Amino acid sequence: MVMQKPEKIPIQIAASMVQRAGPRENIYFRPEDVKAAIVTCGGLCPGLNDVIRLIVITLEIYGVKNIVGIPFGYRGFSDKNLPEIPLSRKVVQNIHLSGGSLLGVSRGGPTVTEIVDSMEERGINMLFVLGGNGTHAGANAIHNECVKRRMKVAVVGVPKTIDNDILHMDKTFGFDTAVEEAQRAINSAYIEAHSAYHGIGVVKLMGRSSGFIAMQASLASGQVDICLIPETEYYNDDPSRLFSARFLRWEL
Ligand SMILES: Nc1ncnc2c1ncn2[C@@H]1O[C@H](COP(=O)(O)OP(=O)(O)O)[C@@H](O)[C@H]1O
Ligand SMILES: O=P(O)(O)OC[C@H]1O[C@](O)(COP(=O)(O)O)[C@@H](O)[C@@H]1O
Repeated sequence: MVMQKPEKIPIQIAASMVQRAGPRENIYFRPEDVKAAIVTCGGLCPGLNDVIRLIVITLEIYGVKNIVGIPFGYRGFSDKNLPEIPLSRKVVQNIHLSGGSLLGVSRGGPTVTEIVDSMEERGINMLFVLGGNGTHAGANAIHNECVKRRMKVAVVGVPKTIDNDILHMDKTFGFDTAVEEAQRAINSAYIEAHSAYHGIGVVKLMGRSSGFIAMQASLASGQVDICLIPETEYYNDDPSRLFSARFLRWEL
């Protein structure tokens, strides 16, 4: 998806300003002039290698030949011991079969000025940034710095959040895997609780401000009595309701 305006605007209006990503009739860059770079920042998320693979394959379909990976997040722009990784269909062909990120990830790293200096030096004019909030704040700052220097650079942000909590996105990558894996934990806790006398299983899942993983994993497992999500203030409401619901159902 491509957001046209970042301002805080009502959801209905914002929705009409979002365009579905996909092929366009006209492209801005001549593929032979492109040097594309991919960087993965922040923590890991299932699916990073799938995304890297598809970016490389799609760029090649467009005729782009000069594609590189920046190792270990933004850090790879400044650390002389981390050379860029040449990428091609041959290199990425099977990477989606392994976890992690082919390029490695990291937090911290150089300043925006140093990153853009390095991009200029390397001749990068298309940057794909895979990461979360911090990474995108960085991508926005990189874009602003490129504009300031009148560099013709496209900075593309690919949101990486396992929590699936981004407005207007159909689904963020990694979410399905998280739901699937969460069910294993739920099933194990269920077996343990079910086998114990008056047993109760408690499973804490990811998503400190977003309950999509907890909710979908609970529904899919079919074994959860109560699912607490951060969107609902269950404790502030009435604690006794939570426990009475549990006790009523099981008649303990
Ligand atoms: N406000 C910011 N401006 C520029 N770069 C930032 C900013 N916040 C974070 N970054 C950079 O983005 C990278 C990843 O950020 P981090 O917050 O660790 O992970 P995430 O992207 O998952 O939120 C770090 O290398 C950090 O230097
Ligand atoms: O390890 P911590 O600090 O508890 O953070 C875990 C949380 O970070 C996340 O991965 C991302 O959360 P945010 O988007 O709020 O940063 C959540 O899914 C998870 O609950």
